[in-house]
Amino acid sequence: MHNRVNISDKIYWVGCNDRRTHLFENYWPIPKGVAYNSYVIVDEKIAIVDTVEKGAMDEYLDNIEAVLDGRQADYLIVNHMEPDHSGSIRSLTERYPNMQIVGNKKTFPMLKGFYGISENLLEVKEGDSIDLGEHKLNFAMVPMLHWPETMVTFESTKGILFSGDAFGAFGTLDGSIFDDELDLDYLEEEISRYYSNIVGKYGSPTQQALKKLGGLDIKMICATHGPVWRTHIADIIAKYDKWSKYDTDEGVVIVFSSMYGNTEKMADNIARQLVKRGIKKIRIHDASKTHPSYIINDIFRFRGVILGSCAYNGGLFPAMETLIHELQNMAVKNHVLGIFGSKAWGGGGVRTLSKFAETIKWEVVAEPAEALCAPANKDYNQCEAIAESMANRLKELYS
Ligand SMILES: Cc1cc2nc3c(=O)[nH]c(=O)nc-3n(C[C@H](O)[C@H](O)[C@H](O)COP(=O)(O)O)c2cc1C
Repeated sequence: MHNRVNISDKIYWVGCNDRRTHLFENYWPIPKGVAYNSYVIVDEKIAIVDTVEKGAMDEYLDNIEAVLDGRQADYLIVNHMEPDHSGSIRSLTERYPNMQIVGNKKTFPMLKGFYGISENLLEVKEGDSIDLGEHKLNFAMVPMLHWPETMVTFESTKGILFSGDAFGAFGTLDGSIFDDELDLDYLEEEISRYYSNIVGKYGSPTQQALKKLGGLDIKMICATHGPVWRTHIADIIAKYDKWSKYDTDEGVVIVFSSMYGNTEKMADNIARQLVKRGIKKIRIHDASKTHPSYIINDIFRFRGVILGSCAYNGGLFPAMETLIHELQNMAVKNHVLGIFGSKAWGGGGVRTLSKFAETIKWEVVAEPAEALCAPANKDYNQCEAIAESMANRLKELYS
């Protein structure tokens, strides 16, 4: 018999797990996969909330059929138009031709643009609601969380928030659906990596959305990825609040780009000096080896950042260039920075990192350390000075 997954008496999870895709959005590695969550509310009227990526569509349509049991869907609520959630809309409209598509005024141009759909639309505005019978759906706009058309749907009789991508996570649902059924420690990094990389640029819209949702009595959060939150709701909301305020912990992320090991030696030296000064949480990443999404995730976690690059064709090494480009694009805020590197003639690495510091407006704790070829004693002394200033600054900020 087909698995029907209840999340409440008459509300079902009809999502799919994707363990095949290597790169989410063709960029972010997802070693633990990802789930596309969609939900069906079976009442006098039937509403489907969001859909799934088109690669998962066959399984998805079967899941819906199993729940609908021959009935037709009346509404499709489109909280978010990104194709990993809107990819099955056209197939649903073909299967349920009378179904009305519920969205806001920014939803429908995208619906037409992506899928050529412009009929059977029902526009909702902030505060509008739809009665399904027993259940009542209320709509709130949360623009730029993380697209312009994003909205959330609150089912007010059960206190269920259908939150779109907000509170989502990478990682498949391996038999479990609810947060208290699964190993949250195993998923922890995938939850924060999802926030930092997908939502992270939109700290201020996230803050506004949290304020707006603050008054609701939320008993369950059904996001479009990751677990259904019912036990750790306060926890995940507190995390979103912290992350979207760029509030970080005491610790230092050292990222280096090095071809022949000179810059890397400086990274190790700085780390040792930090430890000697009582900094325990240190993460060293080689920008060539570790995908930026993991590095950015650590940068969202820790206040201190120390970046080092060899000089490369008059500028930065490409892997470091990519990282700082992403940090600038996301406008990550509120860090203290150290800079180091190595050159063999006119340099370029340290110089570009210093420009980056000005653009992103992070506080630089000390003069950069820049070795000419292999680091000499004076360069290690400067590495020590960076570590000393960084440790002092962190102690000041966290004492
Ligand atoms: C392809 C290539 C391009 C380089 N471009 C520059 C440059 O523009 N300016 C400079 O001072 N050194 C340049 N260098 C020299 C390296 O930056 C220098 O050897 C440095 O010590 C390498 O550090 P690493 O051992 O951490 O890789 C270049 C080296 C290579 C291999």
